Amino acid sequence: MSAAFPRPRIGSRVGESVKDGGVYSSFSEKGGVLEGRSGDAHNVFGESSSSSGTMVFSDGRDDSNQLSGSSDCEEMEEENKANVLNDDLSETTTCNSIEELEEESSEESDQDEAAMSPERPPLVEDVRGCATGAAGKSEGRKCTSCIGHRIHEPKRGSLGKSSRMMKKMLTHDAVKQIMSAELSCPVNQLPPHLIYVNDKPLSMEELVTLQSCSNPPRSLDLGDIGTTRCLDFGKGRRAAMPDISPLLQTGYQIRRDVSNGATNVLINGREITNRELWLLWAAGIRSEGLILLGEDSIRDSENVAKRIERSMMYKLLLVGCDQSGTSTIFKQAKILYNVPFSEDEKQNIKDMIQRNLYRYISILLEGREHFREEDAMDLRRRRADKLVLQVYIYVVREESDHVDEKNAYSFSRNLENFSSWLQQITMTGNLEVIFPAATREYSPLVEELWKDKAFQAIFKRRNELPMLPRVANYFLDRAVEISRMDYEPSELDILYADGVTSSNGVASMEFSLPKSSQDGYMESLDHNEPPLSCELIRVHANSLGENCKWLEMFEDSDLFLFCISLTEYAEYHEDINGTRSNKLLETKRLFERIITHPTLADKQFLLILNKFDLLDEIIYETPCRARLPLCWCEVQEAVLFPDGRKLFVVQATGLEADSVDKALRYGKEILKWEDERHTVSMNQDSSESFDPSSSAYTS
Ligand SMILES: Nc1nc2c(ncn2[C@@H]2O[C@H](COP(=O)(O)OP(=O)(O)OP(=O)(O)O)[C@@H](O)[C@H]2O)c(=O)[nH]1
Ligand SMILES: [Mg+2]
Repeated sequence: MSAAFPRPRIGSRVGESVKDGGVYSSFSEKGGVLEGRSGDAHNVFGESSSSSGTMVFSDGRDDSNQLSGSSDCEEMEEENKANVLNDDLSETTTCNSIEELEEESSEESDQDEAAMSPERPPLVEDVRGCATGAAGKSEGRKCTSCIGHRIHEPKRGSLGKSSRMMKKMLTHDAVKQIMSAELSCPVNQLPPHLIYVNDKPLSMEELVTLQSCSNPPRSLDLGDIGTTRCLDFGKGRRAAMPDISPLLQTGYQIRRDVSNGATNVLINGREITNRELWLLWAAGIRSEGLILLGEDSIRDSENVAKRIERSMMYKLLLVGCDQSGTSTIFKQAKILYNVPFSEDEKQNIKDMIQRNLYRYISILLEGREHFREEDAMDLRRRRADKLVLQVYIYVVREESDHVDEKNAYSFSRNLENFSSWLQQITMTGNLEVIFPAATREYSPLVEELWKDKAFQAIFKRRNELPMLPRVANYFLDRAVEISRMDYEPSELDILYADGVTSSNGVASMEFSLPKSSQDGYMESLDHNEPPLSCELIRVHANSLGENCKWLEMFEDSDLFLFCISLTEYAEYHEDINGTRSNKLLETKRLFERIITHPTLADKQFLLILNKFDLLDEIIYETPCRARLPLCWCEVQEAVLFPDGRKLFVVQATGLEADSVDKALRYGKEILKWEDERHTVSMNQDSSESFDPSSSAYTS
């Protein structure tokens, strides 16, 4: 018979072995793929003398010897073909003539059948009985010509399933008996030559071995096997069936591409899938385990370990506008997850802190000019008032007071020179050039300045200087210590320092996100889950170029963290034409450009609302409070994806470790959720998968 259906196979790991145990420990050394095939031979299995169990063939007759009934079979094949056409009329499908009779028991239908198959032999029994083979053993529903012949394979799934007609006409016990016989009689069993393990048809002995092993395949029913080369693992990934006992001597050598894996990691010659790689990783099988692979396996353990780590690493891209706090979050993550700062980084940060200290001092000195001017104006005003009042005695007293005030911001000649020099250097933008040499030379002067009464008077009014960053207080308080040559920045100093590196806007670090007691729902599901390996890349918005054209370079990122400073709500930016625009709205525009970037169409975004600690203060200070809800609405609008993607939002305070930890863990949940959606072996029903937007992180 010509094969009426494509060759189906079960993908199965008939025995792979990884000595290290873990998830692969039960695989046999031979490895294989178990498959069923509808062959094109017309052979039949006769009655067996000692069959036992549903899948055991005991007579072991050679296929080639079973061709005696070939002419009958040709007839049967013709019938089968006809019946395939009438398939939808059939409920039972093992023997077509019977089933048609059951379906259409009227004379009319018999005539039709006769027309379709005029030479069909008469039935031995009507539907109330069952066909009985030569040895007297029931074969279930069969016509005389089919007794002793194999069933029509595409209909194997109907074996043992009684029809409505049968149920109507026979007693329950009789139906049960016939169906049981139909299922168990040897002639109806799947012949071993139609079952393939690693491309090799099985012999009877091999099939018996397979069926009687400690963990036999759940089903060898061709109808269930499907038409794919191996079981579908979803989303285009395929993997072998994992539950066959090890060490079975069946089939040929396993083929490399049998699971459609693309990991470059082989186990017994089979390239494993990403999912399996993850399982290996999760089970703690790293390089050592993988060296134990078969002959073709990768031997370079270091490379394997690195490759696994790389392939399992999540890439997080952290983007934000000026002063949004991206570098603070980046450094906080480094400190949190014990990623050491290199000596170079430390030196850079030290230089930066010292340079910033001089910049802060310079801002204070500039403020001094302002304060002095204010004083002068005040003096002139008071003088004018005094002239009007013509009260001499007051004039004398006020003037003496003024002399005191005038001196309040006056420096010694030495400090005056230093002050002028520093302001000039800062104005010309040469501050970077003079470091680190400046530390050595000017450290004593900074100390002298700090101890000066006039400078302390300026320092007291520092809050009146909008140019002075908030963080300046932290460093100015320790100006003397910081300006010294032997100063070593503490972790907190590093965190508060402005900027990751001195110049470029890109920084990267690898870290693993460990489990913590604060972890949410997902962790509680899987206690054996390994830490998540991540690469965090911080990019300043300016580094993305015009229209974010460089964003494409980061398209392989798994999660985009977009950082917004909540203080931007009250901050304005002035362009070269003098046009003022709200910083939050500008950030929103950038955000929209990024989320609608074509290369990021299927990416997940986490919006980090940073500087949450300052929100209350800003709302209190900013006069046009009504704008806040408006801005929030605008942000909300921006976060709606037209394609139905979700935007995840988390609030954070970059300067607080717990807060950054929480934000990144929320990112982890999003990654896991996203991963889960792609994972086939797990529950595919998205309604059951955990949505991180409902987790405690967002509350
Ligand atoms: N109060 C407060 N200050 C923060 C927070 N996050 C960052 N800052 C401060 O805000 C300033 C800007 O933070 P950065 O991390 O340098 O911002 P950025 O994204 O690197 O921006 P650029 O420096 O312009 O590249 C720094 O002085 C930080 O110390 C926060 O959550 N709360
Ligand atoms: Mg910065």
